Amino acid sequence: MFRILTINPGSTSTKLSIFEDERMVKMQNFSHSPDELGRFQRILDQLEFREKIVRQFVEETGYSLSSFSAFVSRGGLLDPIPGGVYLVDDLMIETLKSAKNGEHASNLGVIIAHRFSAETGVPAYVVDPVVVDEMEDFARVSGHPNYQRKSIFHALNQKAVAKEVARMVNKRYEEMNLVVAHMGGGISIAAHRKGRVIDVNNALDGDGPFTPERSGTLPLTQLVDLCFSGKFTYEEMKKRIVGNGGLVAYLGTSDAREVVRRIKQGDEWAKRVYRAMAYQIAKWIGKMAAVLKGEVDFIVLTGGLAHEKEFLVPWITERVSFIAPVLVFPGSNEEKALALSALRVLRGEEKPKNYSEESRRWRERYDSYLDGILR
Ligand SMILES: Nc1ncnc2c1ncn2[C@@H]1O[C@H](COP(=O)(O)OP(=O)(O)O)[C@@H](O)[C@H]1O
Ligand SMILES: CCCC(=O)OP(=O)(O)O
Repeated sequence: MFRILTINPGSTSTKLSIFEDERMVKMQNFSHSPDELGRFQRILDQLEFREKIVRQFVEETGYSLSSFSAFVSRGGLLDPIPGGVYLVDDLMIETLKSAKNGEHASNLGVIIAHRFSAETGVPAYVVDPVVVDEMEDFARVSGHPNYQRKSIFHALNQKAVAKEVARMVNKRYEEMNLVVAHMGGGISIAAHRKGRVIDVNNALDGDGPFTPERSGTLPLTQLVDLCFSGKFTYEEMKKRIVGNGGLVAYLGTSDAREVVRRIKQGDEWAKRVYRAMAYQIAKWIGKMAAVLKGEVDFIVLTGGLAHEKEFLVPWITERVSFIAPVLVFPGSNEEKALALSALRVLRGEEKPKNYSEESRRWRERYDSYLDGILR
């Protein structure tokens, strides 16, 4: 029997689970309020806080870390790579600690898994990190040669849910066209064409709908004016885009359950803001349907916000159901996807990919794209 610990830190939560072979024996979702995380200047500063949660979770089960067969984490802001299972290595940790590609809570999961691995000799893996990039070169073009669109999204859950839909209708993922909207602390809306995510908003930038804690696409000239107003530091401006944007900026909370409570108490402002978020999500689904030339088998709503079926899901559905049938998969399949991926490796059914090799290969292809753009 293989025992696997999955570590999945999100912007507003830390999700942990233990699997014994295919069986989930324990799962817990720790929610973090903006106040709880607000005391940390940088995401990397949350490392000890998040690690303590993981250690306590394991201790409560009575298992020792060395009794595990693998530690597996949703991956962070590594260099872009294709999807798959990767062995955590020193280069990954260097990349994440330097934060050269930016900061996100998922960076911490990899570092924690690596620490546990160093402590016990048990291998650590990363599956479908947020930098999975299968975008068509066409979709990278931003509107100015100095800026390239990037693929940063909830690759793990997007792929896991898309494959689940394919199984449901007895087809292969590689045969289907889907628009998947993962709606959590961040939101990514992707066009899956025949098993590849050919376009997606960058969930960690001013790109996409606003979210519980992110601003999404903002009016650029106003943003530039504010940057040069002298009123805000560089860090404060960045925090307005990711962390303190969206519902947090408008309503002071990233918790949709709290927003729903306020709406039910008659708070018209909360209702208007929440409805605007649904409206923007629907618009992005429409964009991705256009990417797929309208040939969409299903629209899939997933992530923590997909639990909210009283307001959000109906408000989105009423605007997009003319495109394709809408399926709702609340929460995420991430824990299962992490554990089953590690299990395939442990059983020798799949070979883990090498990060240095895959990222170098990706870079070579990207450089030839850049040559074309910047010539
Ligand atoms: N049962 C629920 N009903 C309504 N909203 C929920 C529910 N569970 C989670 N959410 C909302 O989903 C969002 C977090 O989604 P989640 O996918 O867990 O985020 P992340 O992994 O990005 O931290 C929060 O706004 C939270 O309030
Ligand atoms: C970095 C893209 C993934 C993401 O935004 O995750 P959360 O919604 O969990 O913060």
